[in-house]
Amino acid sequence: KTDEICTTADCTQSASRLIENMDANVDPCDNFYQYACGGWLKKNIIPETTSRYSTFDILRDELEVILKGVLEKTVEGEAAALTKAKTLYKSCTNESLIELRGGSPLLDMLPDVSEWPIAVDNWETNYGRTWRLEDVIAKLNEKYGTLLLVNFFVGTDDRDSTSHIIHFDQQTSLGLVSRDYYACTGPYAEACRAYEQFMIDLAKLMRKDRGLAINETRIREEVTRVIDLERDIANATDTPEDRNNPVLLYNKMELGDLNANFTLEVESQLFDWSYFTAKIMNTVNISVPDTEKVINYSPNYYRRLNLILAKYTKRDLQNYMVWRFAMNMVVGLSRAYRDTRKAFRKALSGTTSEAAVWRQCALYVNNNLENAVGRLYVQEAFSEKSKELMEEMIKGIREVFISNLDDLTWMDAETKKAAEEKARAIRERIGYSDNIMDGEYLNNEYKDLSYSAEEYFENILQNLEYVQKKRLRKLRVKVNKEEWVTGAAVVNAFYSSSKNQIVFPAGILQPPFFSKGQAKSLNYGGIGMVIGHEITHGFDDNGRNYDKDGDLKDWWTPDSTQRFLELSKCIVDQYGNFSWDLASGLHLNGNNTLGENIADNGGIRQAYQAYKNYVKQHGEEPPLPGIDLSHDQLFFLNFAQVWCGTHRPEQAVNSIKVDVHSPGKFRVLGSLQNFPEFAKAFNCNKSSYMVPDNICRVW
Ligand SMILES: CC(=O)N[C@@H](CC(=O)O)C(=O)NC[C@H](CC1(C(=O)N[C@@H](Cc2ccc(O)cc2)C(=O)O)CCCC1)C(=O)O
Ligand SMILES: [Zn+2]
Repeated sequence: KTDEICTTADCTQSASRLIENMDANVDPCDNFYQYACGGWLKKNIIPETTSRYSTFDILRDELEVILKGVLEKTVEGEAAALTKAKTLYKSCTNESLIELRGGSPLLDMLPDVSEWPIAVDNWETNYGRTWRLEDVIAKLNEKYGTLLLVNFFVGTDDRDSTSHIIHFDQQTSLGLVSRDYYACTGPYAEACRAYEQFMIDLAKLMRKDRGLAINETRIREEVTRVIDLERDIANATDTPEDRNNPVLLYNKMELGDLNANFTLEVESQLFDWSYFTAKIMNTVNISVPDTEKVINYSPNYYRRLNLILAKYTKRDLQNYMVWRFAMNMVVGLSRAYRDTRKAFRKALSGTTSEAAVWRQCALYVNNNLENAVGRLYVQEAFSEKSKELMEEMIKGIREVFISNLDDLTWMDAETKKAAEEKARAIRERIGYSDNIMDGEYLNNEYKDLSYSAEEYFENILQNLEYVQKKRLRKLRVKVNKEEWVTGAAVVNAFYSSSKNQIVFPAGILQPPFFSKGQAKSLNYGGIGMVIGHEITHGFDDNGRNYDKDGDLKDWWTPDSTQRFLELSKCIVDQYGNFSWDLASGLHLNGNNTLGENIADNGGIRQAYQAYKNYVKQHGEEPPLPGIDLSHDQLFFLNFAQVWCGTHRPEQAVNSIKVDVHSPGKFRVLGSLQNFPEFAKAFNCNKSSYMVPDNICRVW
């Protein structure tokens, strides 16, 4: 047993971080989250500008600082794509010019979407007479990336992951956070009130800027009808629980069948699905015959939608659709327009002030030009050495996943064989795609984009159209399985079921997750668990439906499926029992978070075993300075500290409804309660909270 202390910079820094974040006065067997994060929780107060604050968010804030630096730096002779990113950033941070332009960039383009009735006079005469529902939904979709009422998109065919296909889905984005908010009672009352006030204030401001009379009563009446309409739409949607089985969502039919089977009527005008599809696909010169195969994800929603349309007028529908577009565009306008959204933002997220403009702009440019910004970030902050270390860790953890299959008494040999094949077929992506380092490739990707440093709003519109056209054009093109599902400057990790691919962008390959110089126990407890998490996604309640090629094909025997569902139920119940104090005691939704919880439980187990294998091969690591814990214990401590964080109450209510992840605290408690090696490492006795009577295990 090596007993010399490791005193390198990495060891010293990680040791002091671990000590700072923990609360050694708490018994690790009573509440390991409090033990691991007690120090962090005392020291970190959520900034007024953010709705949740955690290790992840701090890393993301630090990454934004790096992006600010590279986006503000002028570099002679750089690739055109990089200059475009900097121009877009410049237009976004040009606050004085944005202020000067007031609301006119928005007001001037509304005629293109047949105007917002509530903010004009004579709408019926000027637009209502020639108005067609298909025209407006299509225009908002293909040009402005706003998918309403009939959610049309081109995506990968679940049953043929090499092809794209047209999908018709229910409206998945609502003005309020989720269908539950429209009850407008209890924790949702303030959100509804603020939402209504937001729409009223924006309508009044636009009418004032247009020199039109303001009749507050009339405006309130129309706003009420718009919210009633959206409540009806929300209630017409299938719930997340009804949509978590991809096999049941996959309803293939011909485009022509939609007119026959799904009538939609507005003021006795019949919605023509073929005309609607052509309206969108003509803009990318793709003709779509009535015999075209399409996927309908939400037949019941379309049946319910028709009953709703009968209750409302063209004017109501137009008011609703343009509102949903305009409410998101105020962020690109002057202070007066942004202020109409303030109370609404506070009600939903709890933040009392906007993030700094440069932060908002760095985030916006990264989200829109991820490969150009990714190149700037990687050049600045990524070390190549990480790649090979990651490859070794992934290899080890993949092997553990596969060898663990032997222990699973609930899975029969036939299904185990298929599981092993799928696990071996998982492709890994680490750091960044080589393409982004090729100037030619990058310039070509952005060749159709050209920004003006003086027209931020128009730049936003250009991006909205660019992204939509790029997606629509894919219909007749094969899926590029080599394409990355994320940019490089991202503090996160991903699993793609259609590509059967795990991705670890450069942004997450840093402490506390990973560092070539920090102890392996910390790397395995950090990024190691993330690697296991992403691999296990291929085998969670959603991922397990896809085969090794990413096609929706059942590779399970009925018996093994039955056993999987039974074992998953244990996890559904365990996490469903957690009540979250920050969300006024609401319980977690064990069904909606099941996939993430299965992935967490698999990830921690696989990472730990891979670490033990590492130690068997390379020997115990030297202790860290100032912290009297074994490396087995440090493994769990670093894992838990990744999840230190807290939320504003408004954000807690929001995320418990829509986030498929459990809150950090329960990700730590839930997965460690199910893993006996944790209790062993901390010598927890049977009666402690961290050692429940019955434990759940799937993988
Ligand atoms: C295709 C897609 O996008 N998939 C969705 C899931 C879905 O929709 O099915 C998705 O998020 N995937 C990423 C996610 C990554 C990990 C995670 O947990 N990431 C947190 C990070 C966070 C936590 C607190 C916080 O304050 C701020 C950030 C998160 O992204 O919330 C990283 C560690 C392990 C898992 C995963 O693999 O689940
Ligand atoms: Zn996940």
